[in-house]
Amino acid sequence: MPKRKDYLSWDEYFMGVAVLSSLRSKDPNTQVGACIVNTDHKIVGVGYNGFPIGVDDDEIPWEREGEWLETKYPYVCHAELNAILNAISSSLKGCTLYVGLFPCNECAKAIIQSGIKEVVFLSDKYSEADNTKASKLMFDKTGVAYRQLIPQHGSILLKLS
Ligand SMILES: Nc1ccn([C@H]2C[C@H](O)[C@@H](COP(=O)(O)O)O2)c(=O)n1
Ligand SMILES: [Zn+2]
Repeated sequence: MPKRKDYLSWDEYFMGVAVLSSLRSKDPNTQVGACIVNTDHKIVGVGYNGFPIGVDDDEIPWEREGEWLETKYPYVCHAELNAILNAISSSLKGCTLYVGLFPCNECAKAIIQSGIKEVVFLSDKYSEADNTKASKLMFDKTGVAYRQLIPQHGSILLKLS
């Protein structure tokens, strides 16, 4: 029998894991997932955007606007940072990060400091924001490569039963 031709590429597989992880997010507006992969194509960390452990999801609002302290922004831990903090490996040197949305400047700093060498993203919907511009400047200066994934498969069906 000939082998399957329609199998997922590595890029789609790891981005698929990032997108699946994003489904755990309770953010009503933007759900982001991230997946860190080492040079042996092994997943070493995953994460999604959510409040820190112990911060009650039901007490903090998911608002985008209003008094800063009453929005989600000061509290939410981004997918990339969670993936780094959740990593099973003590070193992320040379790893690739797959993420649904281009990293903000705070996550960019953590990505650089952890030794991740490549960022593969799906959406760059905040490309005009200063924090995205700062991320790109830092990645350019530190040699962290970044590229947008244009998937071959627009959707992946997961049958759970
Ligand atoms: N690269 C990113 C960018 C954003 N996030 C999180 C932070 C928020 O929970 C949400 C963005 O919310 P919005 O301003 O679009 O309502 O996504 C992230 O995890 N990683
Ligand atoms: Zn971030």
